[in-house]
Amino acid sequence: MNSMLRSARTLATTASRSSVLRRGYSSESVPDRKVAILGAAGGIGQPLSLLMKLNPLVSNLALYDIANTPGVAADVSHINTRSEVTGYFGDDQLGKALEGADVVIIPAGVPRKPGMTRDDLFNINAGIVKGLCLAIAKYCPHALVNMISNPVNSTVPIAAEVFKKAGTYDEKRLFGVTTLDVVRAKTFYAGKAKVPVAGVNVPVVGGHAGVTILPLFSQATPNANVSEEEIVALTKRTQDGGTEVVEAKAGKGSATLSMAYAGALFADACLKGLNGVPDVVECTFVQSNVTDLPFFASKVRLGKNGVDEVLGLGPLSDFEKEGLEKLKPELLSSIEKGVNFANK
Ligand SMILES: NC(=O)C1=CN([C@@H]2O[C@H](COP(=O)(O)OP(=O)(O)OC[C@H]3O[C@@H](n4cnc5c(N)ncnc54)[C@H](O)[C@@H]3O)[C@@H](O)[C@H]2O)C=CC1
Ligand SMILES: O=C([O-])CC(=O)C(=O)O
Repeated sequence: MNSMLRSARTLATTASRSSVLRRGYSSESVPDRKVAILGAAGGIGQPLSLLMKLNPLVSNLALYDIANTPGVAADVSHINTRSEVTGYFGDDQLGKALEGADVVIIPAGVPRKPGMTRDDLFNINAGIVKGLCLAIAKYCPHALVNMISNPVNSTVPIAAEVFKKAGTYDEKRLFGVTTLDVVRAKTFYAGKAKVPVAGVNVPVVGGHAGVTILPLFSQATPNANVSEEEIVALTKRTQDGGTEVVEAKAGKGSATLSMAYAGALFADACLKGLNGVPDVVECTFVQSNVTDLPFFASKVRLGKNGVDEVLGLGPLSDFEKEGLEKLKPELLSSIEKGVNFANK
């Protein structure tokens, strides 16, 4: 009898919890989480703000930019989902935007125009990222930082150095967002392999620029009959995915909508990890021992403190082994450029 009562009570609690969840309100099983987006009024920032407003794991959404955030925040705040939205605007309000943040997403900075490499953005974006990371070290030193601003291969090392100097660096909490490379690899592979894209998985390792982006199609699932020639073409298309969009936009910026989608996926994975959901694995650019490079993107298991485990590369094809050796000098030099900038 007692056990029946207990199971009835459990069922009732589960039912009421799931109806609470359906309504999108906070509950015991969904802790309060603050997410701050820096650069929230930009091409990525706006759709990313929308997608994070739709995420039921977020209770407080702080939208920060140096311009136009009041309008974006007012607009997004009318959506009837769980999170409270606040807009912050200009240097004076950056501290308030960051205070108490669990996850900080950074899409602040200039995008490419046709003919430019991501590294051409370094001179402007390095300074922007450095300033924002100084503020993160001061106002929310324990937040997980999702770095979107390019060149990611350098901005992540810049952030690490800023945090080290401030005495707040925790390598488990700093991530370069490379999810868009995975999103592209999945889409392009599904198209070639003629399999439903929803079930496709492709790890993408290395970094986030040109040849440093190394999709591992030999590990793609489901396994499909894709020729060597097609793998070479798929690899090149994934590496040049950003440039494909930059050229199509013809001077009006780079990927924003697909990046917002990818950024929202990665932030959601970080929140799930923080909340203790098991087996959350995403590719991301982190401090790493997987190769001899100090930072490297590979599969990472996310947990309650950020990085739980940096996973190895798995077996590589000869073509991928060659790609790995080829990317190392460029990736190392971008990492060093970031480190030197932060320390000068
Ligand atoms: N990691 C990735 O896969 C990708 C990265 N990106 C990068 O994301 C960055 C942003 O791209 P978009 O949104 O298209 O550019 P955008 O120019 O449309 O927006 C950037 C926003 O940053 C803001 N901003 C500038 N300085 C700031 C500061 N100090 N604090 C806060 N906000 C500041 C601007 O006011 C603007 O609203 C670029 O560096 C781009 O290369 C773009 C696509 C993919
Ligand atoms: O290509 C760019 O400049 C933006 C970016 O990082 C991407 O779309 O992957």
